[in-house]
Amino acid sequence: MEDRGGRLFTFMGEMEEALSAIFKTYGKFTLYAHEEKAGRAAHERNKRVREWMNERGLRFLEYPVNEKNSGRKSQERWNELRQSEPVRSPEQIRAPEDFPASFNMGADKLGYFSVSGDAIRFGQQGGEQQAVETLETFLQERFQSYEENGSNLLQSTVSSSRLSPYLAWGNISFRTVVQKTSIKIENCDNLFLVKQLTSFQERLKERWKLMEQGNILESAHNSFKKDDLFLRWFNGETGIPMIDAAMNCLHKTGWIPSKYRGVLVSFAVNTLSLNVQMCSDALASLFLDYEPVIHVHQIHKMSQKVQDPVKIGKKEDSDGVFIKRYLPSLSNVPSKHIHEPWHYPGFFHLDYQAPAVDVKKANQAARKSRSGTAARSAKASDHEQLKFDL
Ligand SMILES: Cc1cc2nc3c(=O)[nH]c(=O)nc-3n(C[C@H](O)[C@H](O)[C@H](O)COP(=O)(O)OP(=O)(O)OC[C@H]3O[C@@H](n4cnc5c(N)ncnc54)[C@H](O)[C@@H]3O)c2cc1C
Repeated sequence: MEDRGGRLFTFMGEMEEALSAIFKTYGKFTLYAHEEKAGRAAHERNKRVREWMNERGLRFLEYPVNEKNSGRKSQERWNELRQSEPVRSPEQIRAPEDFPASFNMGADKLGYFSVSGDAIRFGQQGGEQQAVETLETFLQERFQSYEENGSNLLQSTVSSSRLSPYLAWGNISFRTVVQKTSIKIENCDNLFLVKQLTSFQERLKERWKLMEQGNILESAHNSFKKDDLFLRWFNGETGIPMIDAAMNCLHKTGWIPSKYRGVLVSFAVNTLSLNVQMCSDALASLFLDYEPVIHVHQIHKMSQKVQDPVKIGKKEDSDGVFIKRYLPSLSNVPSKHIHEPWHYPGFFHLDYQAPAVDVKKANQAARKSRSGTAARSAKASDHEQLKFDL
C-alpha cells in the first residue's frame, strides 16, 4: 500500500468514536466495509454504526461476502468464484495528509492491546507470507495423503492444509485458495492426487456454503457457573486420556483435526452433561481458527452425537503416541492400558487423576435421554465416579 501512496491508520476504541473523529476532520464521508458475520457482539456493533451513519446522512456500503440473493444458482456462483479474475489492485492510492489526532500511524500500537486468556505458545504464526507459504507447501506436496491422514491425530498436522486460521483472520483470501486449488486440479493427471485435491476442495465448498447461510448468532451471553467438572474438561484433567490429551493439544497449539473437536464437544455435552453454550465459548477461546458461523454450526451438529472417546482413542491412537506426547505423566504406561490407565496395576503411582465419569454409563444415560426414554441425571456425579472399578 505504501508503495502506491497509501497509509495505514489504526484506532483503538469504539467504532462511533473513530467515526466521530473522521467526521470532525474530513466532514462528509462514505464508509466501505465487507459484510461481517462474526457473532452477536459484531452484529450489534454494526447495527449501531448503521444508525450512527444514517443519523448524519452518511453512506455505509457493506459489500456482501456472498451472492446468495443474486438470483443465480449455487453451482453457478461457486463456478464463478473458482474462475473469476480477482479485482486488480489500484496503481495509486490517494491518502490524506492530515489525520485525526486520536489515530495511530501503522499497526505497531495494536501490539499493546491487552487480551485475556493464556497465549497459545506453539500455534501457527500469523501473517500473509505465512498464509501464502502454507498454501504453497500444501499444494506442492502436503496434500498427497490428505484423505488417508484426515483423522490421524499426528499425521494430519502436516497433511491437512492448516489454512483455517489464515482464512479466519483474513491473512489469505478464500478466492485465492479456491482458485489455486482449481488450477492444480486442472493440471494434474494423476487420478489419486486429483482425488485428494477434490476432497480438499469439497471442504472449501462446505465452508463457502456455511458462510453463505448468513449470520448465525450465538444465543444471548449468559454467565454459566464454571463448576469443577467443567474445569476438569477445560483444563484436560478428566482422567480420560483421549480427552485430556486433545485438550492439552488445543491449549498448546490452538488446532486439532475436526473429528476430535467433535469428540471434545460430544464428551462435554453428552457424557459430562455440561452446558453446550459454555463449552462452545470455551472452545472458541482456544481455537486459533475460530470462525463463528462454522463453529456454531459444528457445535450444534456434534453435540447431537454421543461418542465414546476411549473407543475412538483405541482405534485412532492405538499405541497412544498422541496421548503420550500431550500427557507426559502417562509416558511409561504400556499401550495396552494407555486408553484406560485406571486398569493399569501401577495407576496409583502415576501423577494422573481417576476418571471423572464412567463413560459407558454416562453415555448410555445420554442416549436414553436423547431418545426420550428416560430422564438423565443432571450431572455426572461423584457417586458414578466412586462406582468405578479401580
Ligand atoms: C466442534 C467443531 C468446531 C469447529 N470450529 C471451527 C472454527 O471455529 N473455524 C474453522 O475454520 N473450522 C472449524 N471447524 C471445522 C474444522 O475442524 C476446521 O476447519 C479444520 O480442522 C481446519 O483445519 P484445516 O485448515 O487443515 O482443514 P482442511 O481439511 O484442510 O480444510 C480446508 C478448509 O476448509 C474449511 N473446512 C474444513 N472442514 C470444515 C467443516 N467441517 N465445515 C466448514 N468448513 C470446513 C476450513 O476453512 C479449512 O481451513 C470445527 C469443527 C468442529 C467439529
